[in-house]
Amino acid sequence: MLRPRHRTMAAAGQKQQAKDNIGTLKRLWSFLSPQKGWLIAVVVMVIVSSCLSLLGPYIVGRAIDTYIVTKQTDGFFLVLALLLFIYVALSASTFLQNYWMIRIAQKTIYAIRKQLFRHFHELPISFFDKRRQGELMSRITNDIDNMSQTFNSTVIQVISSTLTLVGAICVMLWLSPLLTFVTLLVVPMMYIGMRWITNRTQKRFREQQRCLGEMNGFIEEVISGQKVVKMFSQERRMIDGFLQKNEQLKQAGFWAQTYSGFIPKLMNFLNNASFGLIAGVGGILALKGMISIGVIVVFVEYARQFTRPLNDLANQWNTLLSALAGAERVFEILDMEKEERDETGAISLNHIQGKVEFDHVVFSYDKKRDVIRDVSFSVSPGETVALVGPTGAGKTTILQLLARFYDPDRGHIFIDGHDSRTIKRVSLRAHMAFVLQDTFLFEGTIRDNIRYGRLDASDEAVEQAAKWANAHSFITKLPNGYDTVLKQDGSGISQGQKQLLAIARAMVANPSILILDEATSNIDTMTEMKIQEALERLMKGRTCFVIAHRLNTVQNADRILVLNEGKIIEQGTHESLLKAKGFYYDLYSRHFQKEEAL
Ligand SMILES: Nc1ncnc2c1ncn2[C@@H]1O[C@H](COP(=O)(O)OP(=O)(O)OP(=O)(O)O)[C@@H](O)[C@H]1O
Repeated sequence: MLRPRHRTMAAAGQKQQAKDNIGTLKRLWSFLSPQKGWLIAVVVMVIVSSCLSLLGPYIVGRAIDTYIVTKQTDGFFLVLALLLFIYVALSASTFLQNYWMIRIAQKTIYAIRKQLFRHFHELPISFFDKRRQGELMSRITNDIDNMSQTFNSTVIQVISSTLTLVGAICVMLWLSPLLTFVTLLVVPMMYIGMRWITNRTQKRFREQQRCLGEMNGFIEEVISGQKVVKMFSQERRMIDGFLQKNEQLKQAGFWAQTYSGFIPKLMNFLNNASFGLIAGVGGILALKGMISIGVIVVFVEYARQFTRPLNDLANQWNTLLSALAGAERVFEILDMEKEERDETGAISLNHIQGKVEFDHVVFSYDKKRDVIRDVSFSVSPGETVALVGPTGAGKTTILQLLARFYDPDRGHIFIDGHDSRTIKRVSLRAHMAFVLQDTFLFEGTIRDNIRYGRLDASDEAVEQAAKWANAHSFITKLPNGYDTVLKQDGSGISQGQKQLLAIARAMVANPSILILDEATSNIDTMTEMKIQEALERLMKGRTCFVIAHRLNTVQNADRILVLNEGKIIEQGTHESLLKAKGFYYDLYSRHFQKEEAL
């Protein structure tokens, strides 16, 4: 009873797959269609070359009957010249079709890559929370590469093979229907064999792409976290993890290649079988005077021309399937919903005072468990608010909501009295600057990294900001000063220096609202003092939200919001909260007093 049901499900799966493939092809066409003109030129060239490749053997056959069998030489050299012309023209048309197709392919891939990269920037932060960087990288590199190669060669081969196939059958039928029938005897075997193989290969190719993506993700993670791996002596575990992924990829690759490797073998066997049949049956027919020797030669040539396109089609089919799997993965990302658009009529604010209000805000990342629960508070322009609370209390989440990386599920956030949903995100973020624990520096000069805060800042403004941020003196000591090129993520400079650059970057941005996540890493006292001083300068006159780790910051804050399990449980100044002897008092006794004692 199980079998038929199983088969029905498999058939349904295949139908769905075919539908998906057609959908993917339609999507691909939307990228290819701007090059319609060139595509038509390619198709014309393919038709020309297919006709020429059919004409060649036909003329050879006729020449054998007319000149070789009858031992006539009149006009023989003319035919040879004609053959030479045909084969030269064939080469020229093949060259042109390839050249044009590569042009089309590169332009198309360029457009897809561009759209994918742009789309990455329009995706919500939650999208990146759930995915590995390397896996995403794999889509923009491997999958697109795969598509590119397919466009370069496969498309032409598929069209030309199909045309040659149809053309060869037509001419063969015209010359001898009986011998055509004999030649075509192998086709059903080809069809059954191919179907059996492709049914298996497609699944394996998709699996191979998936494993490759996963392995890239893992490698990316291990390379970027190399220091942590070494610090915790996790090399063995990482290698084991890698071996497991490598093994999966090997398995997937092995089966994908093995099944697709069957195709040429099968074709070879059927080629030889067809050759034997034509020679045998053709010979008998020739002996009976039903066909000429030339016709047998034409059939042998065509059978080769005919099984070769079938062979090509089969091979290219595999490449096409693998590229379709890649395209599917690329389109999957393109179909991901973008960050919600700004509301219609959303406003841009040229200047803001920096008043911030949270009004009964509720938020959850997974829409199941609320991590911010009914949070309300109001902050006046220029006020400094310290957020304290145990780990996982929701401090970072509050700041992410403020920057609209996420929107509240319920409740509202007001900036200068405007609901933040009614303000364009770009405009809102333009009035904010972030100095986070992990300062991300891009590959480029120090000057460019500081200027990241405001791209139109002059060199003088950049240097002034660096001076205020206490970064100028260390920058000028570097071999190339402000033009020193930082390696990716600033691996050439110290943690403290990175933080000073982050402060300079925020200074250049000159925001009304400042978001600070104080670094907890141990930095020498001298640099620490420099950072403190720079931060004080930076914070002056701005509304500041600080996830505070230093006692000093907490004490100096105008107000402290004490968070626990997503709720504000206490708020006030350091002194008032100590007096209340509540949660903050306990937290202070456990955490900050140790710092005071030092
Ligand atoms: N991207 C995310 N997806 C799902 N849950 C998340 C995500 N980020 C944080 N959380 C969860 O939300 C809760 C609040 O996290 P949040 O990072 O805001 O805490 P925090 O107070 O800043 O903690 P810490 O002091 O450790 O940085 C935690 O339970 C955390 O597990």
